[in-house]
Amino acid sequence: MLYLVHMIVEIPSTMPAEEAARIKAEEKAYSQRLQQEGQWPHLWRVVGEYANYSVFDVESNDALHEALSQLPLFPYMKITVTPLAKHPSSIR
Ligand SMILES: O=C(O)C[C@H]1C=CC(=O)O1
Repeated sequence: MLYLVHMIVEIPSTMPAEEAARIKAEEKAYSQRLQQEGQWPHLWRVVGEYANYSVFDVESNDALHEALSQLPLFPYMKITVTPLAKHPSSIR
């Protein structure tokens, strides 16, 4: 199943820079693992924002929740999920 996911990152300004850098490095490694596994086929930055639009390809709502809730930045994100269905006019 495909899902469009909008993530907005809001790291508290009170978080020490070293902790923020550590969490971002963990996030990068985790996201690249899911990309390599094919669960996260698209990751796009929103221009001018600390936010992204992503497409996840996972087997169920539960699998998506599992993947998202393990993001190291999850406690500092606002996430919106849109399930995607095949468009009848799509040629792919
Ligand atoms: O930077 C972001 O948009 C948040 C998050 C998503 C992947 C990653 O490495 O960080």
